[in-house]
Amino acid sequence: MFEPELKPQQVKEINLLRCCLLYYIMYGYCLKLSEQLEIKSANGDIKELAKLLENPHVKSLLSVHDTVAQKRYDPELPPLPEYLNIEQSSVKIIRLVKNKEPLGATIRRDDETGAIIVARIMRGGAADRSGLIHSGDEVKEVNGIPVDDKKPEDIIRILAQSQGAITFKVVPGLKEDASLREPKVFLRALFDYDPRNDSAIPCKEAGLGFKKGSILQIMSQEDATWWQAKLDGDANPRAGLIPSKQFQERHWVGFLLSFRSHRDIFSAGFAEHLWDVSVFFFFFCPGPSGVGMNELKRKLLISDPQHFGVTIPHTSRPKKNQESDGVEYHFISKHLFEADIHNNKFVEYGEYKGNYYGTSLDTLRGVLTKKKVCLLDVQPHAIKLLRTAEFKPFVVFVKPPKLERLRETRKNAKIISSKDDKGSARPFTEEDFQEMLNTAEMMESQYGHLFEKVIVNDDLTTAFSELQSALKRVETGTHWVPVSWTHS
Ligand SMILES: Nc1ncnc2c1ncn2[C@@H]1O[C@H](COP(=O)(O)OP(=O)(O)OP(=O)(O)O)[C@@H](O)[C@H]1O
Repeated sequence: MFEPELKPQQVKEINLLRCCLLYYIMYGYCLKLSEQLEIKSANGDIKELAKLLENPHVKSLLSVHDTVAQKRYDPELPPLPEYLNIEQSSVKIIRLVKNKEPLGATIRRDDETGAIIVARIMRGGAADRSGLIHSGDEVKEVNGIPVDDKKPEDIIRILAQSQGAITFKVVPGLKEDASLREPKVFLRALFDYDPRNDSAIPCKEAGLGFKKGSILQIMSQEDATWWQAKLDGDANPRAGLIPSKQFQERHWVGFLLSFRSHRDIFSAGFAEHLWDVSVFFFFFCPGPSGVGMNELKRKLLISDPQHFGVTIPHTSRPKKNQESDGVEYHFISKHLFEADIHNNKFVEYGEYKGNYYGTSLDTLRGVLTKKKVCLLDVQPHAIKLLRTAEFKPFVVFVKPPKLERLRETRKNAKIISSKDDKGSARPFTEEDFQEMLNTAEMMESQYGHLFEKVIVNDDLTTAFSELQSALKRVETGTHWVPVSWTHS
């Protein structure tokens, strides 16, 4: 498509028009301008400009401008109704114009006085933004209707039916909004929450649903039972109710013991924080094992030996001829091994055929000092010990796929029956698969909240590339970390 080209005469006219509008803006009055132009009519251009200003289109444009500029566009509120007794000095008359958005406030009936009280104002909601209604205010009338004898549900119905401006007559409460001074708190959710399924929540509509792993910004902890929170990054400014940490502990742990590990929120981060390169990994390691943790670790090491490192374990078993100290193992005496256990020098250790095997914290530090990402597999109970600012672990849980997929993918795979009996590999049995699945399920339910990433090792190549891209994201992006890590 071509754009139509302007003729030289049209260009001239446009330029003149521009010039004239500029002139008009500067002096404001078209008539004055015309008058002045008439006086100096000797110049041909000025004559042309004066003619253009006489043009009915330009005149009407200017007239429209004047009309628009004189109008007021503020919303017009109707006058206050006469029934309001504004003489009562302690009473506040609040007028809000209602749109489709909910008011963002909840009410309750005071058990002792029977008064209708504003229970809470949802942060960022319409009522909060108006700055006129506060929690603790006593509602006396809504649109001239006294609410003393009404149930909260009836008042909500009146509100829902109201259109346009709503008038509230309230007695301001004395309570100071202490939460405004609260620091910013972010939490990571460790369970899914749907307020619609929670019978304890005082107002389901005001609840905020979230998923396990969601980052929640806590907007108010004023109420010990129901906090107000926003989902991080959510454009909606209105906060929603979530069960407070104390409430979860008190109510759910009491009678829902089996959900304990899920029903817990822990503080995740004050601010987004770059992970240190000294991250290391936890891989899934069930009893008879075989989920593929070694395989994935080996692939990572080969992919970039300068970047990744592994720890060399300690053992108290005698060195074999072909072995060298510090290569396969650090060989130490049983006595020294026991002393090191006593001094908490091991991340974890175990005994096999009368000999100790273990990974020491110092060997882990050794890899990190070389500025390498340390790949480590530990049993889940060791995560707590390592989840510190010093190590900043990125915990990956390698999970087996469904039984059918295990049978298919591990058809030709061999399981090594013990750590030290190299070569005694045998095909997987149904029991191995079952044990792998059972252990995985148990670990996930018990330690799931400590896993940063879960990788299902179905197809090996897919699992490996998933792991690689997760690592890349960790090392290059920003992530939520526990507050305590940011102080180091
Ligand atoms: N996705 C997969 N598909 C097919 N075979 C696999 C897959 N992942 C691992 N394997 C194979 O399964 C066997 C066991 O894997 P690996 O030794 O990595 O398990 P592991 O979890 O490290 O066990 P262990 O803790 O006993 O060392 C190996 O023969 C490996 O090649």
